[in-house]
Amino acid sequence: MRKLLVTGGMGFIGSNFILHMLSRYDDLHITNIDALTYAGNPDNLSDIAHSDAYRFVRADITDAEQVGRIFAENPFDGVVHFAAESHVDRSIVHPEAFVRANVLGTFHLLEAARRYETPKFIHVSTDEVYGTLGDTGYFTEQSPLMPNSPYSASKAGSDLLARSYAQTYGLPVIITRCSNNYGPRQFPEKLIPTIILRALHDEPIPIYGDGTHVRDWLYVMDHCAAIDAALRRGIAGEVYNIGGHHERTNLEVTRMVLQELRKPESLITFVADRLGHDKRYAIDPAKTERELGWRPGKELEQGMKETIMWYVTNRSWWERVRSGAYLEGR
Ligand SMILES: Cc1cn([C@H]2C[C@H](O)[C@@H](COP(=O)(O)OP(=O)(O)O[C@H]3O[C@H](CO)[C@@H](O)[C@H](O)[C@H]3O)O2)c(=O)[nH]c1=O
Repeated sequence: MRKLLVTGGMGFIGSNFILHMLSRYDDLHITNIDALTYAGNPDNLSDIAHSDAYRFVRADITDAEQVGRIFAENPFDGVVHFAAESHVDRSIVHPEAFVRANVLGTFHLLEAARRYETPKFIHVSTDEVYGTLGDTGYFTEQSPLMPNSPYSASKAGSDLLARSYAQTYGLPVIITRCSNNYGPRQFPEKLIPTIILRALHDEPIPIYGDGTHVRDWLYVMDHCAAIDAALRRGIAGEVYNIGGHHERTNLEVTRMVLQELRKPESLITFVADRLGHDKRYAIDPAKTERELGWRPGKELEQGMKETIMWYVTNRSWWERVRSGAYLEGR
């Protein structure tokens, strides 16, 4: 039985990853640690809450003692580290929380993995550490780190710490850097669920600036499959970029969702631009395709239809999020 520690497993990508892994492997046990901050939602994993292959421990990675205790109790065969403050707009208002969770939290995990000689550590990061692109070109794993927001700077800091643990201590760390994820269970502060939920309610959809900013959209289950591949085939000390190969402007994806829901474009409302707003992200997938044998499988139009359908049919999930009911008992 392989034992995996997943951090931040109650969040959007972490919960999809746990569901992916448990549906795929019989010989796996997952311990999920999550601090249950606002974006950690136990509803995401209610279907497996009582599974023998799964255990949830509420723990905060900013607390070194809590992290140390988890590692002392369990020898893990691998760590997949998702836990992070992830929303750029929040980082502009409250940067400190991002430094604490993303830099200090990652440091505590790396230290524990070093002390207990964990044989594999996947540090899940973001293409935002590379900063912004102009109208052409792609990020490769060699692109310089030029983060522009407190969020991406904190992730770049954690990436560099992870790198240093590989170089200095030989900790078998792999860093993955993904583009913009979308799919089921995404917290409604992000662009895609914002569009879907506001459109369903006939509410104005805020588009920052002129809406020409470009993101590379990656279906969350494709991302999970890529991390799975990194666990199995990734080389320690390496970085792998994970992109969806679907570049669209924010206006294009907004129109796509509105069309699918048969809602008018008049819902689009241009608002003040995000400070330091990165213009464009796009990923050169060559290394990841070659070394991990992975490529994104989901077409954007199909993935978007399925995502919209998930929100339409899982009304109680987002009603509990919107009302704050999912936070009860914390
Ligand atoms: C929430 C919101 C966003 N936007 C714009 C800002 C961005 O250009 C684009 C996507 O915004 P967000 O959904 O916040 O995602 P973005 O800032 O690109 O960052 C995401 O993607 C990154 C990967 O690229 C992850 O590392 C981040 O954790 C994740 O939050 O849409 C709007 O125009 N209106 C909105 O209401």
